[in-house]
Amino acid sequence: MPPPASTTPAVTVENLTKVFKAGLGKAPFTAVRDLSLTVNDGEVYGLIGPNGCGKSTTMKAILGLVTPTSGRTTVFGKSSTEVESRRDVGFLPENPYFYKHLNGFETLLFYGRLCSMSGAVLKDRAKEMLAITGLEDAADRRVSGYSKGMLQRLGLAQALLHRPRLVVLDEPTAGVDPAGSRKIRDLILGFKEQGITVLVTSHLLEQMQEVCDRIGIMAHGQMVREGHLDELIAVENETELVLADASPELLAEIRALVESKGQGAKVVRSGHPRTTLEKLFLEVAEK
Ligand SMILES: Nc1ncnc2c1ncn2[C@@H]1O[C@H](COP(=O)(O)OP(=O)(O)OP(=O)(O)O)[C@@H](O)[C@H]1O
Repeated sequence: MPPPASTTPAVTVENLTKVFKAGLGKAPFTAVRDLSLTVNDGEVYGLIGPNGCGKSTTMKAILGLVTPTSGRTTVFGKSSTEVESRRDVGFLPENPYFYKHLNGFETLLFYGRLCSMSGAVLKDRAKEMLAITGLEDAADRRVSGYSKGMLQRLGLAQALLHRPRLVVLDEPTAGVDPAGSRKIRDLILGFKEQGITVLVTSHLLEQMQEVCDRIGIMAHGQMVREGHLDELIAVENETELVLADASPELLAEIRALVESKGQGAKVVRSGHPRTTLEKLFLEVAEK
């Protein structure tokens, strides 16, 4: 059971604007324009949008890595300008960099020390995170030999090491194959179970659909749609009825019933629901 959620939002972004200065003679570039959003404690919030729409810049502002041109951001009620606001935050950047000569275990010890962890507590936690992320067997191997999926999972282990209440994940499954992506998806769902708030971006929309409670869609630096996933993707005037083992006779009867008593309702389509290419890939690959 996750711990009870706090009423203080995990993240607030209030009227954030970020203008990057360009080189001499070039016009400044507005990467984020008057953006506002709230991530509630305990939820998984997905930020999606085309390349260059300002997702990473927004995340960096929340983490205090980018100074807003105007507006403000907070983490658990503290301004992102305060170092203290980052104490309970873990971050997986878009392309995490690790020292190639260290092995997985040493990498986590290195990051743990940066978070003021030490001794047996750090060692035990590093081992625990390697186990949770499925890297136990690779703990002694140099990071230079890790696959893309393993590196992303090591990045997640690093982000979670100091038991943060919020994790910010910038494209955690970028370049990872479907099976590896699924592992990462399951890890994110596990974080949510523990009551950890997750702010995540990804271009893999199907996966976002599987993990996110709420979604914000950005375009050209602005929020263009935001809401609970179920509400955003529900087709309001359609109702789905999925039958197993229905005979052709039963289907004909249902059609006839809709035609005679439907009062304007009609069957829009009927046929076999399709699986997704991802599910098919995993089924076949796992076999
Ligand atoms: N330090 C910077 N200086 C100048 N321009 C920048 C800087 N950082 C980002 N930008 C520009 O701001 C815009 C938004 O970039 P950002 O990385 O936030 O987009 P994104 O939505 O995360 O994109 P992607 O999906 O490709 O990761 C882009 O046009 C980018 O080139």
